[in-house]
Amino acid sequence: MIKHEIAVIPGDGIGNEVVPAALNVLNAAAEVHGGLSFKFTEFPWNCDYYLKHGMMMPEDGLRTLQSFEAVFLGAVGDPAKVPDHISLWGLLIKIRREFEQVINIRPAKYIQGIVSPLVNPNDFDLIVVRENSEGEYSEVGGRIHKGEDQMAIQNAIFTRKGTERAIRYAFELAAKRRGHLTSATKSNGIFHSMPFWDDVFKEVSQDYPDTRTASYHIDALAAFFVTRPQIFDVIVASNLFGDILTDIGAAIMGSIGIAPAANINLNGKFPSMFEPVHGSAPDICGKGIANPIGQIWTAKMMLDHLGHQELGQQVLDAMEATIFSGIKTPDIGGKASTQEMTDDICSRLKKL
Ligand SMILES: NC(=O)c1ccc[n+]([C@@H]2O[C@H](COP(=O)([O-])OP(=O)(O)OC[C@H]3O[C@@H](n4cnc5c(N)ncnc54)[C@H](O)[C@@H]3O)[C@@H](O)[C@H]2O)c1
Ligand SMILES: O=C(O)C[C@@H](O)C(=O)O
Ligand SMILES: [K+]
Ligand SMILES: [Mn+2]
Repeated sequence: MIKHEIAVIPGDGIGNEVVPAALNVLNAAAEVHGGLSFKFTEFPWNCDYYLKHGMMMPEDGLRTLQSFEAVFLGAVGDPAKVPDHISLWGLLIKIRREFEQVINIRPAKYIQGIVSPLVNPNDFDLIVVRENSEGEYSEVGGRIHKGEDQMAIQNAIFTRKGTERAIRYAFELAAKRRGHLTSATKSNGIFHSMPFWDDVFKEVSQDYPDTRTASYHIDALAAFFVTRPQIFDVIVASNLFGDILTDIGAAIMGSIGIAPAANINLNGKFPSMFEPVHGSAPDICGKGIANPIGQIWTAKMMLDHLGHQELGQQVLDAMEATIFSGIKTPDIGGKASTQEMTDDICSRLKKL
């Protein structure tokens, strides 16, 4: 019997609705497998925790998480209670950073049965590799003075190591897929870091002569995501560019509620973390209508990571069959609840 010990952080808002849904699917998958079980240990770290304790997780929170094989997280943020930069940096980004989860893998593809806002969604299938530990997301800088004199400096950090690591990872991934890699740049407007990014991209590309490459400025690239997503296979992007691109990727699939993500630790020193692209969705929280697909597809990525690719594929198949049958939450044009959609996926999975 293989047993996986997973730390679970539902977090805020709909995290508390879609995480239990995905855990049900993982348990159903374990049942289907027969020789697999999960031990889920839940941690109540979120904005309510912050209001009680003055921090998003306990002092020794990271040490506690470190003993698990993976972290499964819902969403972090409740701006009515805690400013977003405090909650995000106190939990989500803290874990990404401290656990050296330097790569964020975010797939987007056309799914039959979901109406895309594109006139011709025609089978696009892409993966954004988002640099996940530096770039525009840095706490380097500060604020000074008051009133008319006030100012803020926010530094973007691009290290050789971090940039090359993300680009190399993307080349490796492209080689396993359709052999095409696009670089998201902005070397026309961003004077130092983006020409540097381009240099590293060119240099690393020498090691992958069989991979076709393209490089677009992020503004044009964002537009191409909407007008012709079919041209993309793998896209490598800095932290902020990758963040924005993946919301567009979610949007062209038909809903932010279905996009999955994996924060990957490459050196094996810390667990990886699995959490969907979407946030805590305060506007629909508590109504039981949150789309569980983003979290369930994220669970599929965790299964892949734990070495159960075949089972992961079965989860994806069940999920797609449920969508195709019309059992869908309102954000993708249906009338089903989170629970109804989840139950249908579980029962299909068990019948596969
Ligand atoms: N990785 C994360 O944990 C993460 C990601 C994005 C935003 N946030 C946080 O979440 C909070 C809300 O942010 P936001 O409104 O910008 O983004 P959001 O993703 O929470 O919501 C954007 C819109 O998409 C909808 N939506 C999101 N997930 C859905 C789902 N599963 N099913 C159906 N509809 C869904 C929401 O109802 C909302 O209309 C903020 O505190 C923000 O910082 C966290
Ligand atoms: O990384 C972020 O900015 C938080 C959230 O928007 C995300 O995409 O995970
Ligand atoms: K999330
Ligand atoms: Mn985002």
